[in-house]
Amino acid sequence: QQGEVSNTPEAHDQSYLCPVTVGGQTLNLDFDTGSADLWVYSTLMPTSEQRGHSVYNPDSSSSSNAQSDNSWTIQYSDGSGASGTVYADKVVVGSVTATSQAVEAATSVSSAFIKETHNDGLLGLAFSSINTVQPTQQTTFFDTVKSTLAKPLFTAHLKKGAPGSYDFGYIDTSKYTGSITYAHVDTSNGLWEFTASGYAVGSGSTVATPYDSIADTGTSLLYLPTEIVAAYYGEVNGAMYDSSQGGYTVPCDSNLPDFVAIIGGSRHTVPGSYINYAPISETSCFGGIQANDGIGHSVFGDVFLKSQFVVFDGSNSPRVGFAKQ
Ligand SMILES: CCOC(=O)c1ccc(CN)cc1
Repeated sequence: QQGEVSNTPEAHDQSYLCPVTVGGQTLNLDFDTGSADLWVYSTLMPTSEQRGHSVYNPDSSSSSNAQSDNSWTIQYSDGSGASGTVYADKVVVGSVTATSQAVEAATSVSSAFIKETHNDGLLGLAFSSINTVQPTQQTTFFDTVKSTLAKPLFTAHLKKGAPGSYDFGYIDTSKYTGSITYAHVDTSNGLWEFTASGYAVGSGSTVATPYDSIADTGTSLLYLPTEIVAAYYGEVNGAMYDSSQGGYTVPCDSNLPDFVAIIGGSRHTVPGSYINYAPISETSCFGGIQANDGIGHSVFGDVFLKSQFVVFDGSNSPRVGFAKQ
């Protein structure tokens, strides 16, 4: 099988949500290549926490089977988290069906999620080795269906301020220009982890320097080594590190330079306008590039990914591919 599902950006392209049917019930989920749990808001949560969300009711699904011995708890790098119990149920993404997918029904969700009222949960697309279900670890939707796909891959086509798509099982050549360049993926941390080989700021010269990175659709910004971030904002008049905001800010009327990442031996350019992320005040805007301090690797999140067509190749030699949209 193969199929396409639309994604729709939240405000500031902070996240991209896709309609998914779980046990015949449609929820809007954040497809996250940085984690490996499919979890959903559910009727098992306090009613007050369900308010404003679509929720999964396992009791009203004719195909749910409780995995009563299993439970899950997840913490994300931004401090948010959730926990709950597990069912097996039918999950449909576009036209791709997992007949018995582990659906992690939340009993508790952190406050940061609750206020994202369009976000009804996450669909993890990292490697199943980091799925949090215990005592019996479960597979991601992609791993569950992979063997039934025409090709063992999915693609991400995220756009700036407009709906895009995720495709499972095929590469739609109408969604990119030029060629796709690939980088080898190291799966030892369960992530789509690769090494970028350099960068350039605007029309500046290319700097050859390797930096360990992940492709993460579930992270909003582009997190890079501190020296690269300093080199970037050093080219922006009025840019500053504002500890009260927890990162670099720029004047909202800045004409920001492009950022070029060298991956797979090719140049991949983020337009400068994408790096003016969101207003903080009348004149100050939060930068879309921030330092990766404390994360342990660089994170190519949506600020970068929405400039690219991205192939997540889950073959026996996993790799990530990037092409210009
Ligand atoms: C603001 C509430 O948090 C999220 O929406 C969220 C948190 C973590 C992840 C996983 N990268 C995705 C969305």
